[in-house]
Amino acid sequence: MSEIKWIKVKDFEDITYNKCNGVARIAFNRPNVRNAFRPKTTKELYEAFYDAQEDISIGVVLLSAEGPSTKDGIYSFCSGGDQKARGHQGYVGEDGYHRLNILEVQRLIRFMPKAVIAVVPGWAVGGGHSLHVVCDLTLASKENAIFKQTDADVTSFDGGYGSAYLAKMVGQKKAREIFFLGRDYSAQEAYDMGMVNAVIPHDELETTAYEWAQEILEKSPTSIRMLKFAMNLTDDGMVGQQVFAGEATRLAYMTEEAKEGRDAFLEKRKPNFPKQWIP
Ligand SMILES: CC(C)(COP(=O)(O)OP(=O)(O)OC[C@H]1O[C@@H](n2cnc3c(N)ncnc32)[C@H](O)[C@@H]1OP(=O)(O)O)[C@@H](O)C(=O)NCCC(=O)NCCSC(=O)c1cc(O)c2ccccc2c1O
Repeated sequence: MSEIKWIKVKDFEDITYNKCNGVARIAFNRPNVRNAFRPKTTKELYEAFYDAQEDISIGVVLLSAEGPSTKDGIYSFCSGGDQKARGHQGYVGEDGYHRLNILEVQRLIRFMPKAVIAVVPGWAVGGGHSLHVVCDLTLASKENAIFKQTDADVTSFDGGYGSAYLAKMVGQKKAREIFFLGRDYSAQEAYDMGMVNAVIPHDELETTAYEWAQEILEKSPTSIRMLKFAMNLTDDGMVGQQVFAGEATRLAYMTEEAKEGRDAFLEKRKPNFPKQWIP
């Protein structure tokens, strides 16, 4: 395996953002509040994910977290929305507007044509739990990962991927247990339920995530994007169909037929499509 030499992309306040050999690593960096996200965090996450999506040298994105907390040494992935940034009408940004935009981050993860791996070193709670659910794969620290849904403790409810898609993953009864009771689940329990791909010794978590990314990078980029969108399609309704069809259109544009259609229009003549009605 190639050596990991992360190169910093940009200085952010609430996250870190690095790249190395086709892999982007975006990590929460508020470990003393269990990596809770505030509007600034979601804005930075969106910018980093968008950059990773647009960078053609990047094939896999790791969503991870810095840590542990300097206060008590505890690791976390993300504890969801920062309750201190929550005003009477919702989460308040530095500009005074109520916004959180975490759902836009979720959609970017879901619709980007690259694999996104959640790397969970500790607590994955509330909106942080939902983020791991929406990622394509999840790797969890054997010793420190704890999965927990606290939405119903703080009058929040992720009614999209965080709950309904989770139910597709672990089954309706388990998903309702996770949300209605808000219990703690270990990495092994999460694995047994089907919402974690592998339980990894804590010290090996980051290198294992990088190795998984390198394995994916050996595959056909077109296959990965089409497979991701095919698997998304049935749960994403018309938008899923739109995203998948957009990729089919991209492939169709590469054919001789498409070239003839374009040229005929530009040359103001009837198109003479190759008469091959392939079975
Ligand atoms: C995560 C915990 C279970 C960890 O418990 P532990 O006992 O280990 O740690 P402490 O509780 O002592 O926390 C240490 C330190 O961190 C601060 N902190 C932790 N989480 C948050 C947080 N979410 N916001 C703000 N601050 C946090 C805590 O106050 C301590 O600070 P000190 O100054 O005292 O040292 C436990 O911390 C916990 O339960 N945390 C809260 C989890 C939570 O309720 N999250 C919000 C759920 S709602 C949500 O995330 C959400 C947001 C959205 O924007 C949505 C949008 C659309 C749909 C759904 C959304 C959604 O669900």
